[in-house]
Amino acid sequence: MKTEDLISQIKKKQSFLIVGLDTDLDKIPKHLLKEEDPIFAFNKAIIDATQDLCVGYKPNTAFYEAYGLKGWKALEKTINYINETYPEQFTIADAKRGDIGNTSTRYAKAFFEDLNFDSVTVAPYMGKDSVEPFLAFKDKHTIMLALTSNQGAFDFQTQTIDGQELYKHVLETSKSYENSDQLMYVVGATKAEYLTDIRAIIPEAFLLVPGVGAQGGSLREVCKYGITEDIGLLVNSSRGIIYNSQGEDFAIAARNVAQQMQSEMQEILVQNS
Ligand SMILES: O=c1ccn([C@@H]2O[C@H](COP(=O)(O)O)[C@@H](O)[C@H]2O)c(=O)[nH]1
Repeated sequence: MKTEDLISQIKKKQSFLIVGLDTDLDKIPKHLLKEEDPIFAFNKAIIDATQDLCVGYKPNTAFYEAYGLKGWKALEKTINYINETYPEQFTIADAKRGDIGNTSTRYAKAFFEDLNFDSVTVAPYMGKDSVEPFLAFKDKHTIMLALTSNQGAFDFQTQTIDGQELYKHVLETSKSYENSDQLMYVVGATKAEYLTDIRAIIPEAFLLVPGVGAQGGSLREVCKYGITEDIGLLVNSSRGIIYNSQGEDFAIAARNVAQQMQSEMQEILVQNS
């Protein structure tokens, strides 16, 4: 998907919500366990119930890999369902990959060609030659971890090297990568106060922002410091949306929370227009 198509979706739906599909068999409603593929049955119901309120879906691959072959099959069915039924949705494989170049190319092929995701999350730690193989894929997006939402982000990411925090080195350096216009960055909603500094380095790049909902980050604070003329934000919520009921009404319950988030986003977009 081209960035301009993503921006027009955001404007049309008045939403920059990404629904996280972190599907856990211990957390989904029990009545679904009798389905042939409970993971896909759950995802399909959540997608159908929320697709008009969000601009994308982010399955975290850990939740699928944990179930081996049947988990990977459910991931494949989920991405195929989204691409066939709601092709306007931006899809993110939250896989946090990155390796020597030769291996990164295989990861990129797996997510961009075989599964046909629009984007994949990538760890920056191995540097330029581990990230550029992802950027070689046209109209696909590589989402680099910059400043993550967890407490451990302070272990390395905010440490100062040559007078600058490591996450700032990541942002600055990545701008020189080939096809860097296809880069987006992960910044945790729990680190909203850092967004002014982040926007000084990457004023226009899209940010994937996890950490609202279950992790306690504030949508308003993220927007206050991070929003751009083209919005520039994709705010993800996973558990906060998908696990609101253990009953037959689980998809309606997910829709209700997604609707609240979309309404709040619409208010923010109107205020910023
Ligand atoms: O810094 C990061 C990077 C990725 N994540 C992932 O996003 C979702 C958040 O789930 P919630 O249930 O909304 O907390 C999950 O897949 C994480 O692995 C993140 O939280 N922070």
